[in-house]
Amino acid sequence: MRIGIIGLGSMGQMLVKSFCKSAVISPEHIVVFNRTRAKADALQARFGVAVADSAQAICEQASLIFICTKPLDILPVLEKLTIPREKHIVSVAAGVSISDLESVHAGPVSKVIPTVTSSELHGVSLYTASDRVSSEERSRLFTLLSAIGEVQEVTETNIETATILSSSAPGLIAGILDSFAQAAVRKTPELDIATARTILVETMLGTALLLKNEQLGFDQLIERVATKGGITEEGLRVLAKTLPGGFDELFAMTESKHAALKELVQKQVGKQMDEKE
Ligand SMILES: NC(=O)C1=CN([C@@H]2O[C@H](COP(=O)(O)OP(=O)(O)OC[C@H]3O[C@@H](n4cnc5c(N)ncnc54)[C@H](O)[C@@H]3O)[C@@H](O)[C@H]2O)C=CC1
Ligand SMILES: O=C(O)[C@@H]1CCC=N1
Repeated sequence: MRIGIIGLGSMGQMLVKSFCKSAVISPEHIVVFNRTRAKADALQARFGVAVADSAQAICEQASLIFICTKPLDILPVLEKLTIPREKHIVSVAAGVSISDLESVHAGPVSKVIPTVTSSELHGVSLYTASDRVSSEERSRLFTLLSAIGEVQEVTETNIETATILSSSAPGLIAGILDSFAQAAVRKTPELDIATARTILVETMLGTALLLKNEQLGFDQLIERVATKGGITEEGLRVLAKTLPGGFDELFAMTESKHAALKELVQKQVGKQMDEKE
């Protein structure tokens, strides 16, 4: 089987690197295309993947095709291609639904929301399939995705909230850590930002491993750390006052952004229907 990747930005490059790193597929079975060719050539030089001259060439050379452009470029790119019916198209875009994809390809389509952390072979790829995907096609896709992290199947109703937890979260967590480190340095300037970063990154890693390997609930870990009447308890009290409202606002705002994006994608679908008539 040959897989194709169209669009080599953050996500397209991550998929190439992660598939190669995990050795789930050999690089010569990966064919890539990007609007700016230099990105494709760089991946070829580093990993030995094949480079196609056009997105159309990808459709001819690969049976499973990841489309990794920005959400508003997904349908316009697919629409211009002649895609053989048997090809399995996988979109990684937020805001583009299974039915949107079905409007531009008559064959199997899937929606996957990957995550940057898969380049470390950890993290969660979210997956939603259309009824057109056979169990064999689904299993081929799962083999690839499970090699670069966990796969979580979710409904389209749940995918937006889950996206925040899986794919936005690495960026959001980095934002939280940055704020945490900066507050530490504001409080104690002698503790420089680089030292604060090192402490936090190692602590995050250890925390994730403890939660995962010992199957601890968040409350159980909190209990282990927060000595009764001790220091951590005070910190947790502050977080309980400030964080819930902040996270509620975060989900409300990201939901609005998803809604605005879906509206723009729907306009593209409508335009394409009008042009067909
Ligand atoms: N960045 C992330 O962590 C995540 C992104 N996504 C989704 O992945 C998609 C891509 O996001 P990023 O990689 O962050 O964006 P990006 O802007 O880094 O990459 C987009 C790439 O597509 C290429 N491109 C644009 N038009 C093209 C065309 N006609 N033919 C071939 N290549 C073309 C661009 O040259 C660029 O390399 C988005 O739809 C986003 O919703 C999903 C989960 C996580
Ligand atoms: O921020 C974004 O729009 C993309 C989708 C999820 C993570 N990154």
